[in-house]
Amino acid sequence: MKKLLIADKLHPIFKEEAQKFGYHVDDRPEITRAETLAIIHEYTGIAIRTKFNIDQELIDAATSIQFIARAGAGMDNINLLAAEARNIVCINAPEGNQDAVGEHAIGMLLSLYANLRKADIEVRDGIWDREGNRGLELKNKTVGIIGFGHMGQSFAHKLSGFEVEVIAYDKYKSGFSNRYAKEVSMEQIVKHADILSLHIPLTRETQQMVDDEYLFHFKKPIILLNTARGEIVNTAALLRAIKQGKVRGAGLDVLEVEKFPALDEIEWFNELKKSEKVLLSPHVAGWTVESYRKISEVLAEKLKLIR
Ligand SMILES: NC(=O)C1=CN([C@@H]2O[C@H](COP(=O)(O)OP(=O)(O)OC[C@H]3O[C@@H](n4cnc5c(N)ncnc54)[C@H](O)[C@@H]3O)[C@@H](O)[C@H]2O)C=CC1
Ligand SMILES: O=C(O)C(=O)COP(=O)(O)O
Repeated sequence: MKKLLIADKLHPIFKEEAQKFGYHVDDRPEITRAETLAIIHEYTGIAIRTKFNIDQELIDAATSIQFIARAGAGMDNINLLAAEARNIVCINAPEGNQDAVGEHAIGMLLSLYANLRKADIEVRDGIWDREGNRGLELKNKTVGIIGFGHMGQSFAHKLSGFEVEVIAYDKYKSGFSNRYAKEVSMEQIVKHADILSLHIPLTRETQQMVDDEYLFHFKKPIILLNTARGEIVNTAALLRAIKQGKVRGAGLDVLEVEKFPALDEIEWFNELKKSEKVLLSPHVAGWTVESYRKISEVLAEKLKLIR
């Protein structure tokens, strides 16, 4: 019997579709890693989001597994090399949350340009400071996108009504200029960007990529948007760049550490909280009412193909 373990919160449509393909499905969104480790040998496949890592130990224990289904985009919590060595098929569903991420990045950018967080707090506190909350317009600004995959392209597309110049750099892709973005070198991004938006995966190469040195070279004070992965940005370096005026503001949907109470103990987090120039959200850029269902639909379509 083909058995599928759903080890995270997925829309019920995924279970329904998998059953139609002949799977016996155990939907256990609350299951822990330790519990999964103990029973994973019974399963043909596992579906997960980012609750825990599918690491070498889990893959070794998964003696009957044929596929890993990632209900979302980022595969950094899966040991892809270990999976490949066992011929385990890995599928993901970035088409399900790319609209959500593109819109979230737009929302963060507009909020930062219009000082909305600060202005809202002030008005509630009885402060009517029009001059101190004078905003910036997106029109005629240059938006630099790093990584032109599903998320980068979605953001570029969503920007198309704002009369901005969109330039994009992708280290592993070329020939991708289109009506929404112009392909450029990293040097061009550094020279021209007013806004820098990260849409790359977390890899050994991109971990801590945005550090003091990276931020130093930008010619204009930038807005940094990170809806990719927290570990790509060195937050202490970002805070220093904000203090030096190299970074005008930052919209961070993801953080280097994403769990309370661990976050409260970290010095950079306490500084981040105090900064008026930073806008935070709890890793929800790709998590909307719509994407919740779309991700599962896309994943089920891909599951059908690997039957
Ligand atoms: N905050 C959230 O809720 C969400 C976050 N994400 C994050 O966004 C990331 C990107 O997702 P997708 O666009 O679907 O991935 P993708 O694989 O479609 O595109 C990523 C692009 O980045 C490029 N790239 C890789 N390393 C690079 C480097 N060092 N410099 C420049 N370009 C590089 C690749 O060539 C690729 O074209 C995911 O890995 C995930 O971590 C994705 C969805 C939701
Ligand atoms: O799709 C992604 O890469 C995401 O970051 C979404 O995260 P999640 O699956 O909701 O924990």
